[in-house]
Amino acid sequence: MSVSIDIQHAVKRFGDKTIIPDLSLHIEEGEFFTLLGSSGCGKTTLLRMIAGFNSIEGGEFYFNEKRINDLQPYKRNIGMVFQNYAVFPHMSAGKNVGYGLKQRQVKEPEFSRRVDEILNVMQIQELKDRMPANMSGGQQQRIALARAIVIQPDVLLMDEPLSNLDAKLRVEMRLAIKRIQNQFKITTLYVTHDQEEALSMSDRIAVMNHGVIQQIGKPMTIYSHPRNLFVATFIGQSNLFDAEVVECEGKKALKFFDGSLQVMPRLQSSVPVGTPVKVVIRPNEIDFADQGIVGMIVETIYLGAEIRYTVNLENGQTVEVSHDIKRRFAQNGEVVHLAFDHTRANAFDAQTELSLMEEK
Ligand SMILES: Nc1ncnc2c1ncn2[C@@H]1O[C@H](COP(=O)(O)OP(=O)(O)OP(=O)(O)O)[C@@H](O)[C@H]1O
Repeated sequence: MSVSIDIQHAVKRFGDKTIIPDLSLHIEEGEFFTLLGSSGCGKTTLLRMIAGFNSIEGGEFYFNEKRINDLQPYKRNIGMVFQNYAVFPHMSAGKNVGYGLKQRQVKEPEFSRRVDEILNVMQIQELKDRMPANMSGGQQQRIALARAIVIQPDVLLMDEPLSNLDAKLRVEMRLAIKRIQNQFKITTLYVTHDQEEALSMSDRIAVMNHGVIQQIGKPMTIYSHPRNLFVATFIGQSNLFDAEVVECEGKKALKFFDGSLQVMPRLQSSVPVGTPVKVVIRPNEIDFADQGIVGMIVETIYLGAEIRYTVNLENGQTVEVSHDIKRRFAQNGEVVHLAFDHTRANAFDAQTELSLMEEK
């Protein structure tokens, strides 16, 4: 049975170092929830607190209404999958998968039925009698996942499970994990520093920095409506511009270093004229137009479906632009005007770094 996870004001210290100062979050029953952040931001630390492998210096942890702060790890009914597979090398795949069932004293024929079922679901039936040494990384990770799920855990915790796999396998395994999670609807907390993984798999994502959650939201919200500059620049590739809020024919607009203007209909109406802002624009949200910031194309890279341009501006800044291959092909040395898709660009207060855009 799946449970909801509720964390209220969690604190984690190692010695006199505070890793997590005050963290709260709620994960719905059956949800695929991802902690996304760069190395060292405290993702694993939080995961281990939930699993019961780390002490808790403050705050309350609940599975449904049950407080788990002082519950022994083995009583939390958690399935775990780590980066380094952690399958037992001296056991066949089938024995590995059945390990948790044996510990729980599940007897035949139930035992074999459940092992076979999960091997089937994971599409690894043919590996049942094979030893881990004779399996690829991807196969070992499937075994690890099957072993975690077969016990019907209340919560599945995964810590960078795909980091050791090559790029192609990583994408395949994303789909496999997502499919299994969907099928069993196990409440899942997934830890990764890989934003593409997070965006493609999660129901919701929490972006973390220095032990503090910066934003929690659906992948699309996090990507399109970042609530602060950190999230905007951490997720996806972005260009950053300094600008100032001005009024232009009764509408809010941004004025850039060269005096060029860009109307911004989504800018909050309460933002005062003269406010210095940072504007974040993704490479695919910049057009070559008749007006806008002037620059010169210094590099073009052909990537099959898209072309990437590097454009140098008069102030020395470099801008990355990416266009669909179907568009007009611009050449190195060409002088272009950059216009932004104002429905997608995001502006942030230069001081507080908080978003100045209207909510969707
Ligand atoms: N047992 C420990 N004792 C002291 N400091 C620790 C301990 N475990 C983790 N830390 C520190 O806590 C911080 C957060 O580490 P954590 O492993 O949670 O980060 P992370 O976001 O999961 O990054 P990574 O992906 O690199 O594991 C780091 O500064 C780390 O050095």
